[in-house]
Amino acid sequence: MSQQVSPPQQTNHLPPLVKKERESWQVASNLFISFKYAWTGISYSFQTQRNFRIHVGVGVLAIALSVFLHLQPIEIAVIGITSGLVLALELLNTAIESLVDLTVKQTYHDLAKIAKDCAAAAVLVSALVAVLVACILLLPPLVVLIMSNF
Ligand SMILES: Nc1ncnc2c1ncn2[C@@H]1O[C@H](COP(=O)(O)OP(=O)(O)OP(=O)(O)O)[C@@H](O)[C@H]1O
Repeated sequence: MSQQVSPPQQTNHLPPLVKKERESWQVASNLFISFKYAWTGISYSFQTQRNFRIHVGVGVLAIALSVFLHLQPIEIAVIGITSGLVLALELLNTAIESLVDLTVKQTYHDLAKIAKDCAAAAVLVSALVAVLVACILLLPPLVVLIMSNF
């Protein structure tokens, strides 16, 4: 006895309603608009996330100090990369927090907690590595500079 199998639903075409909503968004039509959206994300995080402001401040300070102490270009690059990684993960953390809040609203959910805690942990790990790298590269010349002035 043969069974009738219903054809699979087409998922590659959005229904008209969704398509209409999609059209109402401003889809980036060129590179400049894409940068504008990315800048909006940075600006939003800077205005709303205290930790992001702290990380920007510390990162700028670390790079300025490494230039002031005449570190090797490769050392300045390493400090720049580690600082940039912290900022990038902080932005992703903000994105994940927003998505979780959008999904579960104000309700408590164990998976929401795991998502937010893991995102925050990623920032923490990168920040600890950045501090370690900064200590290794900045402390020796800083100590030499301080000792030479006494
Ligand atoms: N919907 C939820 N369900 C369960 N736990 C949640 C939920 N929302 C937040 N939490 C818990 O509260 C913590 C803080 O969440 P919140 O959204 O306030 O982030 P935040 O304080 O802005 O974090 P960050 O300092 O990283 O920006 C989360 O790490 C998580 O443990």
